Amino acid sequence: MSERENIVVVGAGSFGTALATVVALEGRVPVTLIGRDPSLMADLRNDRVHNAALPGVPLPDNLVFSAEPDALEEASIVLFAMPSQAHADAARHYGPYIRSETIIVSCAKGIERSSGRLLTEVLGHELPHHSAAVLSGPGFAADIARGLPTAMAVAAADLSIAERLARVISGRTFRLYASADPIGVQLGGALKNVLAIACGIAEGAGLGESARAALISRGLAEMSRLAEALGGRGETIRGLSGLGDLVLTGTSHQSRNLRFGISLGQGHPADMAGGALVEGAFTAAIASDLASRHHVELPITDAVAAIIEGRLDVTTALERLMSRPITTE
Ligand SMILES: NC(=O)C1=CN([C@@H]2O[C@H](COP(=O)(O)OP(=O)(O)OC[C@H]3O[C@@H](n4cnc5c(N)ncnc54)[C@H](OP(=O)(O)O)[C@@H]3O)[C@@H](O)[C@H]2O)C=CC1
Ligand SMILES: O=C(CO)COP(=O)(O)O
Repeated sequence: MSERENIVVVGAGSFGTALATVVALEGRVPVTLIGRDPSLMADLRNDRVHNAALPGVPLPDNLVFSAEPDALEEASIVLFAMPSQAHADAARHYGPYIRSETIIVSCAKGIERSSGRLLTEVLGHELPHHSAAVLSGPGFAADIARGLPTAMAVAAADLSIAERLARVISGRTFRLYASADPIGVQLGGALKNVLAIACGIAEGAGLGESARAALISRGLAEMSRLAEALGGRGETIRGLSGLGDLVLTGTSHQSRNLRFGISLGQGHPADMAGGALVEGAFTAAIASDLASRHHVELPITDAVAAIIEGRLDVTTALERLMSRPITTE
């Protein structure tokens, strides 16, 4: 590994803090975590725990905290760990501090809802002189930060960039697999959130575990269809950032998307404001829209979007899904 690697993580929420922590624990590469709130960053520096994002997880002594963007000037790799819908603003705000040879990695799982752009497209548009990559796959921030074994994918159009990122960021407990399919990896991460909401709806409505297995399998088919229509690979969707993450978040109550779905399935209206970040609530409608633009059928995703928007109730959604024409698998 080059002596000059230097990682800056932007976004001091759960995932940003976990990524910064797991890399710092390896001790091979200097790591700085940048957050927007100076008083939070001062507390993290002093207390070495982030009670809001990762309660009870000690933060390593060699992890540097800052509210100033200047640290970006030293970075060889920048990890963007903020919500998908904040990527364009963050790129405009932090971009001027980032050297052109620095790789920018989106660690978010979503699609820009105002435009339908994938996050590497957003970064490519805002920061055209940088290589953009994406990190996605099954891993809860708390598990990663606690050093529980986790595997994810990192993708860039240039495989050698993805391989470099995998080598620099991976460690004893956090293992990255390199991919040259950033479209597939991003869509796997974004779409599985919508399907995790579907699994939650089924759970909340008491539809049973067989229904969940059906949603996971047919959801995987939806993810593959849209990924292929947008230029990604079906085999990517059957990997970590697709099947792997759908199994994790479609079955674990640690998932915010699953919990949001449970609440919908219990009959509560969608609460999009405040509270925990539920990326799939923003992705559902734009994924449904992208699918119709590309003449791809996503019946489960369409139903989730309609339930979130209050256009469809769970009983009618289920009737519609079950009465679709009988077809081959
Ligand atoms: N949590 C997890 O287990 C995992 C999350 N992810 C993905 O990571 C992304 C972030 O999720 P997560 O960390 O959980 O969310 P959190 O809500 O915990 O944190 C989001 C962070 O982003 C910051 N932020 C918001 N807008 C901006 C901006 N314009 N510029 C800089 N920072 C900004 C927030 O800062 P402030 O507090 O100042 O608003 C906050 O610190 C999501 O796309 C999620 O799907 C991926 C894998 C695992
Ligand atoms: O993506 C995640 C784990 O891989 C986190 O899932 P939630 O955003 O649903 O909590």
